[in-house]
Amino acid sequence: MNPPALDLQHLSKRFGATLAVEDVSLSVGVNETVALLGPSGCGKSTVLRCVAGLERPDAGRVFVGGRDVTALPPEARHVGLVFQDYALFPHLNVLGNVAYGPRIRGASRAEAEKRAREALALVGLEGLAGRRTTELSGGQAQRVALARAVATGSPLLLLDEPLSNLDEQLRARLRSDLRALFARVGAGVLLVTHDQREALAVASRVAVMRAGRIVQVGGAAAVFARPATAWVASFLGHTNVLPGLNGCAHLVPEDAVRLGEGDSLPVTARRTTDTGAEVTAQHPLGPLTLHLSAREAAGIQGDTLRLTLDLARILTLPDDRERA
Ligand SMILES: Nc1ncnc2c1ncn2[C@@H]1O[C@H](COP(=O)(O)OP(=O)(O)OP(=O)(O)O)[C@@H](O)[C@H]1O
Repeated sequence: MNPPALDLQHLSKRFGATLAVEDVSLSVGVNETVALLGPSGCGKSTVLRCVAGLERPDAGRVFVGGRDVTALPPEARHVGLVFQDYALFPHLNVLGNVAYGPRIRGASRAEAEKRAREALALVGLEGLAGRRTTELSGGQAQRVALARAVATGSPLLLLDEPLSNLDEQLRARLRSDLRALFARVGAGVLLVTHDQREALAVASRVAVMRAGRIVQVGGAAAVFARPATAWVASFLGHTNVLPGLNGCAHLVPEDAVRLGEGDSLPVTARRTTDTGAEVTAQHPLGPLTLHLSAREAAGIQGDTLRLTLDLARILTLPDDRERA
């Protein structure tokens, strides 16, 4: 069996008093995309920088394609990097930027340019090979940066918030492009993001990080549907995570709510949104915030809302939200 594209074992990294990464173990299979997902400052970038060799871990080992690279400098690790600011070389055209990686790894000019053209075709930019990088749109520059990483032929690609500088429409489009692209390149991909939608759209597995530690790993859809704790549920964007008894919380997923039947509950807040209304109703379990379509919102009479909960769909989770 092939070794995984990446195998991280018990990685830790401290900056002075800050324990940025604490005992992180994670693997990325060949041809697999894994998202490292967590709030700002939780240590995601530090993990990526340790994998790339830009940061030296205090403890732990990094294997790329089965090779122990922990003590190697970045250029000897053979990983493809795409960072937030794409850092394209302004003095080279698009082809030159993409051919740069193979060139410094010893490929002849002709060979490097051939690989660069293949990588540009993969991201759908073969027509822009002669463009100056200063003449690209944000989305095009992002794809050139990806092509540059792909052209290195690395078994592992590392992406740090690759879509963060783009507007929402473009991000939405590139998310689905990225998933298709990663399926074609045949490399393992580790993607760092704080955006839940990006992780769910692009990755097959996600690792959720909090304060330096991985708190849950699993299939993207499974982690969203069955968060391990109340903090993970809230972080993933679940609206109704209600405090319960004995250190537990109740996660009420949207599909557990049935409108128009059951008891009439008092509506305590109501706000118009671009898609309809956000309404809070006082349920015996706690305040439930619901996103209603314009039609559903119009059906509310007076200050009450009839709803019933499908109790079988409610999850009871340990409530770890107050912990620092
Ligand atoms: N070079 C450094 N020197 C000192 N502290 C650092 C350094 N790099 C990171 N840190 C600290 O380590 C912690 C983790 O930072 P890191 O950049 O890995 O987080 P992140 O999850 O990637 O955040 P973001 O999403 O905001 O980029 C933070 O508390 C940060 O302030």
